[in-house]
Amino acid sequence: MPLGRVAFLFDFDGTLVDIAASPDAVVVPPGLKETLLALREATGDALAIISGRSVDQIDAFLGDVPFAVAGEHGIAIRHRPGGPIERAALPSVPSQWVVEAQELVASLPGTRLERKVGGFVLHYRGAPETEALLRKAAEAWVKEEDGRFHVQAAKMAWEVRPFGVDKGYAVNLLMENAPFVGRRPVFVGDDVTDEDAIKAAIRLGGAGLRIPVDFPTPSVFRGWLNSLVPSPNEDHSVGHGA
Ligand SMILES: O=P(O)(O)OC[C@H]1O[C@H](O[C@H]2O[C@H](CO)[C@@H](O)[C@H](O)[C@H]2O)[C@H](O)[C@@H](O)[C@@H]1O
Repeated sequence: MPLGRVAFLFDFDGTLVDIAASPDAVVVPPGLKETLLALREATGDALAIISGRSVDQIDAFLGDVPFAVAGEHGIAIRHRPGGPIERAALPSVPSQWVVEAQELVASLPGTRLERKVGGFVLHYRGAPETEALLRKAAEAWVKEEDGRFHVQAAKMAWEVRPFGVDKGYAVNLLMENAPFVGRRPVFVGDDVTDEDAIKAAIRLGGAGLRIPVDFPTPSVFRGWLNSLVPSPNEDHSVGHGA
C-alpha cells in the first residue's frame, strides 16, 4: 500500500520508545523524530500519536512532530497542530481516592502515583511484590462508584480511569477528519489498551500491529519505520500486512 494512502497512528510507550524504569525516564532515541517527520510528510500529514499519557506529556517528548495527538487513552484529543485539546465529557475520580492513593504509595517504597485529569495510575515497576495489593486497593475504589470507573491493567501498573472512551474511539474519531479521512489506518501498539485501537484500525480496512507479535521490540519497529522513509525518486509502500 503506497504511503500516500496510509494514515499512521502510533502508541508511544513500549512502541515508539523503550519501556523505562519510570514514566519520566523514557528516552526518545536519536533519529526517531526525524523518521516520524519524514513519514508525516510522506503521508500528507496523516501521522498521530494515541497514548495513555496526557497530550502535554507527548508534546514534551515529541514536540510538534505528530499532526494529531490523542492522550489519556482517547479522553483528550488535539486534532491538528495548535488546535484545542478536546476532552470527552467523563467524570473524574473522587478526590478522596487520590488522597488515599497518595497515602498508599507513600507507605510502599518503590511504588509511585501518576495523576491524570480523570484518574490515576499506581505504578509498581519498582516494587513488583506490591502488584496484588495495589490491584486490590484500586478495585475497592472503583466498586464504590460502580459502573463509572474501572481498573485498567497496564505494564507494571494499575490505572483507575472513567469508563466511556478507549483508544478505539480515538482511532475512529481521528479517521473521520482530514488529513486522516479516506486513508487506511495503520495502528501499532504494545499493550492491552492498544487492543481497542488495533480492532478499530482493522474494522476501518487498515492494519493493527502489535509488539511483540508483529515486531519483537520497539527497536525493531523503529527500524521498520526507518525503512519506510522514502528516499528521493523512490516509491515506498507499507508492506507489513497493511
Ligand atoms: O499508551 P502508551 O503511550 O503506551 O502509554 C501507556 C502508559 O505508559 C506509561 O507507563 C508505562 O511506561 C513507563 C515508561 O516506560 C513505565 O515505567 C511504566 O511501568 C509503564 O506502565 C505512562 O506512565 C502511563 O501514563 C501510560 O498510560
